[in-house]
Amino acid sequence: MTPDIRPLVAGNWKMNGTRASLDQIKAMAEGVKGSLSEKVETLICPPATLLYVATALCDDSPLMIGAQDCHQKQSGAHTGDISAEMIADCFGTHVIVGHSERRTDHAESDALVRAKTEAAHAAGLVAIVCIGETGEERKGGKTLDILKRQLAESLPDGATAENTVVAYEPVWAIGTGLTPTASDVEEAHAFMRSELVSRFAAAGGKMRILYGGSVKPGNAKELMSVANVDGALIGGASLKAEDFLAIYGAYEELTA
Ligand SMILES: O=C[C@H](O)COP(=O)(O)O
Repeated sequence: MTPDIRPLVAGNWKMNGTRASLDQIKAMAEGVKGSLSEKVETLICPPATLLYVATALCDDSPLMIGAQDCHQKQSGAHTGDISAEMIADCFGTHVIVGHSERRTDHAESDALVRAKTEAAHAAGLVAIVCIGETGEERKGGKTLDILKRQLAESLPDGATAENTVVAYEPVWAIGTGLTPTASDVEEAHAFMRSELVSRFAAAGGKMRILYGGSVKPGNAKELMSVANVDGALIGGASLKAEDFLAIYGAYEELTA
């Protein structure tokens, strides 16, 4: 955690979830009401098909709803894509950009991620910009070089602590049950913090840096207590309200 930064516990449902899954969102929306909600923000990013209904379900809850991707343009002939403006129109507040699955499946470059981040900002959304090294890059000792490049090239100059969240997701830790050691996470997050401060000055000191990659109820407290880890981006464990709320609940003691 970083003193004075309100952590964000975010779930990314990826290509999972149908109308039947809305019960989970309802349970999460109820579960995050209470005293902890003043200290910790919560967000679920369901597939785009559920966005509008999900925001309606969270009307009287602090649980926020976001999307998993947006196009870099505001509108036009881009079959199958959705724009940041459309997400805002559905009352979404955040959008994930540059997830490693999009970088791999759709060959998204840092320059494209940066353009999507700018589109998110223009629509008034908070962009959650994902970065992280592959297993090969880690073995080759290139982790910090990759993070430096992705941060420099994926974040636009207009990034602020209010409109941008960075999510560090080591690609090899996603969906594998593997996680870096707490000291590896600490080193990566300290490095990202210093890069953000050197580019964005005070705003870089306040920007949230989430950790993502096999976060579960059992390891959340240890990972979230590492310096400069300002929350989590959770995949598999965010699909069930019970697990998501258990990870959120890990903050009970950490923020006491
Ligand atoms: O966006 C979320 C991440 O890719 C982490 O996924 P995971 O928690 O299933 O490893």
